[in-house]
Amino acid sequence: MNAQLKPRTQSDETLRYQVGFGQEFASEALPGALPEGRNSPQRCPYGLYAEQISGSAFTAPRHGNRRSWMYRIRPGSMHGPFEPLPHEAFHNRFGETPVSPDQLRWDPLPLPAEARDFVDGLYTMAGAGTARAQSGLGIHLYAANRDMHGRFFANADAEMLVVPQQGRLRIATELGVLQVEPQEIAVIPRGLRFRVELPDGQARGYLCENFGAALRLPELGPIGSNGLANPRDFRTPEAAYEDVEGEFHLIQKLDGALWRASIGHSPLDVVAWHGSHAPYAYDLRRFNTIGSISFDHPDPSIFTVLTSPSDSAGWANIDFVIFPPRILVMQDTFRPPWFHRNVASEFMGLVHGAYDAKQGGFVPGGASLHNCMSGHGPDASTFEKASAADTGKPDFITDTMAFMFESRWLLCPSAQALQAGHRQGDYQQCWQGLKKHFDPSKP
Ligand SMILES: O=C(O)Cc1cc(O)ccc1O
Ligand SMILES: [Fe+2]
Repeated sequence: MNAQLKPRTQSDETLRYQVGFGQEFASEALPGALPEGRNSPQRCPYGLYAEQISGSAFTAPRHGNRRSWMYRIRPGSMHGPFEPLPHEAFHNRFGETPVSPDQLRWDPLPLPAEARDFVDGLYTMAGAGTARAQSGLGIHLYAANRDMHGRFFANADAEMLVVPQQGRLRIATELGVLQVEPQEIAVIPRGLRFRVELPDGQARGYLCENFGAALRLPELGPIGSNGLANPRDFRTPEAAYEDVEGEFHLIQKLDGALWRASIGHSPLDVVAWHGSHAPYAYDLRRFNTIGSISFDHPDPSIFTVLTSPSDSAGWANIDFVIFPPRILVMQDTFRPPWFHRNVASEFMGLVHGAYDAKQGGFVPGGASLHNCMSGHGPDASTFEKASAADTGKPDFITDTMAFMFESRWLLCPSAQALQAGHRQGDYQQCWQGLKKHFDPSKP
């Protein structure tokens, strides 16, 4: 075979990416595999099958329209019948009981003692809405210690935002291979088939299932044409396929449950593709953080990386917000997050370092949940320290990466998260030491 015709396979170690966000990508792993001038020729090059995957309504406005054309060895319909695949810890049962207003916090999910791949290792923490209503989100943790062997997964319920906290993930998808490490994220579009491998042998992190409109970059308004997450920093894989036969399983999530079918070949057999319904990775360290250079602490919406809008303007189904390293220069200002009660609900995680509103207790791999109108903010020691700090000098907040899945919807914690051994029963204590400073004689 001539060198130029060397096919790019899934096992190719060199990861190749296209750059940009939400645009029309095009890639072929064999020269000439992408049909020209039409999507569905009578016969496709190399004897491939053409198949379209759509992630938005056909008639969705152009800016939110997502679909891709795949040119593949076998069509996606070739597999056996599905049967239920039980999973004790991963589900979408949200809203079965009233949600308590308590502030909640957890230590990291322990790494598993027994063999668990990415799908086995999923653990539901909280969520809202349903995939049936195409609205809401599921919030999960994962802790895994083996590759998915002969198993492929697709989530028909949701787009998946993966936030690794420990260990890299190699995500081999129908549209090519993505690799992400802690402080990076991966987004896998609804319905796309993939397999997760763990180059470091074990991995832990967070997963947000988005049942609603696909994540997009927030509007920049008066910020202008640059800033926050810049489109050119997003990476989408080049086509890479595998031509492998065997006795495999295709796992599909639909209607909040897992289903399993046998499949006689790898479904990662797409030789060429073009379109906008595609996976992507982003390095959170590339975020161009913008904040106050005068006084006061802006709302955290200034740190939005990606947003899934709901049907009401500005009321997001999900905002994915980060708290990256930054320099605080606001003068005569209480610099950490203020005390607050929000209509939105906030699930936070920590990838790395320490979070500036909490001096202790919120550790990498841990999580907190502050639901609609639950009071929270800096812990007692952070408050005392920041109230006495010299705001004439900048504060260099380094070596940190916290994040928030924020939603307009009330986030219902799962029963297992409420009862978990890694839940911190004493979380509310962090505010009990706040002193009364009020003195009516001292304005
Ligand atoms: O609760 C938090 O720590 C997240 C948060 C940060 C901030 O700077 C302002 C509001 C907010 O909810
Ligand atoms: Fe908050």
